[in-house]
Amino acid sequence: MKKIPWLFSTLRTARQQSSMLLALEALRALALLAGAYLTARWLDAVFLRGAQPGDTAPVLLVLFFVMGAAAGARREETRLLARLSATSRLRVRAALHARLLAPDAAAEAPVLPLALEAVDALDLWFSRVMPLLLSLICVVPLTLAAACACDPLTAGLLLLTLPIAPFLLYLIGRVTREASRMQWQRMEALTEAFGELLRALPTLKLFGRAAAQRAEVTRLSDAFSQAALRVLQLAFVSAFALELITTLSIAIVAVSIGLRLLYGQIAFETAFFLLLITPEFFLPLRQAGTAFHSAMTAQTAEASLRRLLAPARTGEDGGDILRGACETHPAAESTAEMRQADAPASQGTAAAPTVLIRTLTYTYPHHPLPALAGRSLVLPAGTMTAITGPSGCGKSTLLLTLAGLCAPYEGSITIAGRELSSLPCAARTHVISYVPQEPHIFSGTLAENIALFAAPDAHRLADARRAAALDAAAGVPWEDSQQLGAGGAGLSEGQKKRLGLARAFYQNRPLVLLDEPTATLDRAAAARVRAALRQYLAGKTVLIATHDAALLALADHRIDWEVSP
Ligand SMILES: Nc1ncnc2c1ncn2[C@@H]1O[C@H](COP(=O)(O)OP(=O)(O)OP(=O)(O)O)[C@@H](O)[C@H]1O
Repeated sequence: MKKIPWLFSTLRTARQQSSMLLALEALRALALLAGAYLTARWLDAVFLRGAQPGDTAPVLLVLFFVMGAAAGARREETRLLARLSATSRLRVRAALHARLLAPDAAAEAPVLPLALEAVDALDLWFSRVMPLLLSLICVVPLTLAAACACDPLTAGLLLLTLPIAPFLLYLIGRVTREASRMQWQRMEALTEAFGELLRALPTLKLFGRAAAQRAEVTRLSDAFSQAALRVLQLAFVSAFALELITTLSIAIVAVSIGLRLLYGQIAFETAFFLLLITPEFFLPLRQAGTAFHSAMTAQTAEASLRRLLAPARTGEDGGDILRGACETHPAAESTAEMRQADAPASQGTAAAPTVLIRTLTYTYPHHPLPALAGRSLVLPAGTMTAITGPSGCGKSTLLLTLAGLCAPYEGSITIAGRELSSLPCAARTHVISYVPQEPHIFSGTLAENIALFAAPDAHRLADARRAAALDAAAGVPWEDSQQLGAGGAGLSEGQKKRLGLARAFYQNRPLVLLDEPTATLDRAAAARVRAALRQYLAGKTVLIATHDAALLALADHRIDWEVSP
């Protein structure tokens, strides 16, 4: 995204609609002027010249059409602006979506609510700021020109009072910008803290620290309320000041016209016409206060979006909001699992790759010691390798790195001769299936959870369920349409684990990474899963992190790791 306001970049790309908007506003301005002229003329004819109602009927009819044209133009403008707003916000949402699915964006899911809020704030450009800009471009100069043609003195007064409002706005803007920035900053802090609290709640409960976190969220919430209140106060004061200034300006013009009318220096028809168009001239200036605050909010929201869309690892533009791209937590894995759904299963028939891992080193952010320190190993094509070792030696980290969820790392990983980091996200998801220790379960049906919301294939689904011991024979009598709760509510640990495996069987990819696939399973289910792994993953390159002796015995290769030095 370039750093010009969203509104202008949208208008630049949608030239046709922009020209249409200008034309409609010019039509509306002309209709307003014509309406004022006809009204003044009609009043003059009826009250001063004593015309019969029948004589003035044509004027009234034209007036009716002219006012209809003005209203129609306004309605069409609103419709066009709403369409432009929707299209541009859709584009931002698509960009955000792509950003959240990017390989280094795994930890950004918690800022999603903020992103949604910020995207909606962009609508202010179109609903508040743009109508004002259009009026400033068309209504103000045309009204001024009409006033100049009728009465140069009134035009002079209008011109004289015109700069007061922008000057006032400039003064207000200096204070408001900071307040608006503060409001968004506090909202970001609150959203992040709230997300963090939700993720950490089980741990906090276990350690009796939930109350302390609640106090912190309350503090942040209060800070946000105060910042929001400050912005509202400023908006109120500036709107009041602008109302006052414009009302005084209208009064000055009206008094000058009234006095001259009294002394017969101006015709009634002209005087009334000028009185009708003067409020139209000042209307955009009166609305400028609200529009100005909307522009500030939209601009600050834009800054937040720019930061969200900036590459996380560069830390560019406030990388503090985007947490380390390498941190892993369930949201990261669920994003990765969703990504896997994008690739068609037919890709699974691709040749199993050889994987070469050389001097792989990875350190978690804010962690003093590397989780992987110079590890090297080979996964020969089409074979099953099982890796074991004491807890904390880095097995899960190795799988996460291979799945592309831990980056950047030192050393190299090549899959079928290509460096992992050079593989585009889409190519990776065609090749790799990854089942974490705790697969993320989405709120949806069993079929949706296995096929990860891709259109499910009934045969493959039945095979995957059977292989993962998720069928009636294994005591799971559910239909594919069985509804599952978010996070796996209502499922046992073993069932969640088997659902994760069913995904890998369903995906049928050539490189399969499994983290403790038989842990938490009872003996019978573990035996079924072991047999299925041999049967369904035959010919694929498989890496399994496990402590299960029977599974280790089943593998073609076994690697024993010690804790990283
Ligand atoms: N998200 C994380 N943030 C910081 N450090 C982490 C994180 N995950 C793991 N670690 C650290 O990295 C090291 C390796 O952890 P890892 O989970 O890879 O070990 P493991 O061999 O899979 O253990 P287990 O057998 O218990 O699953 C450990 O010292 C652990 O404390």
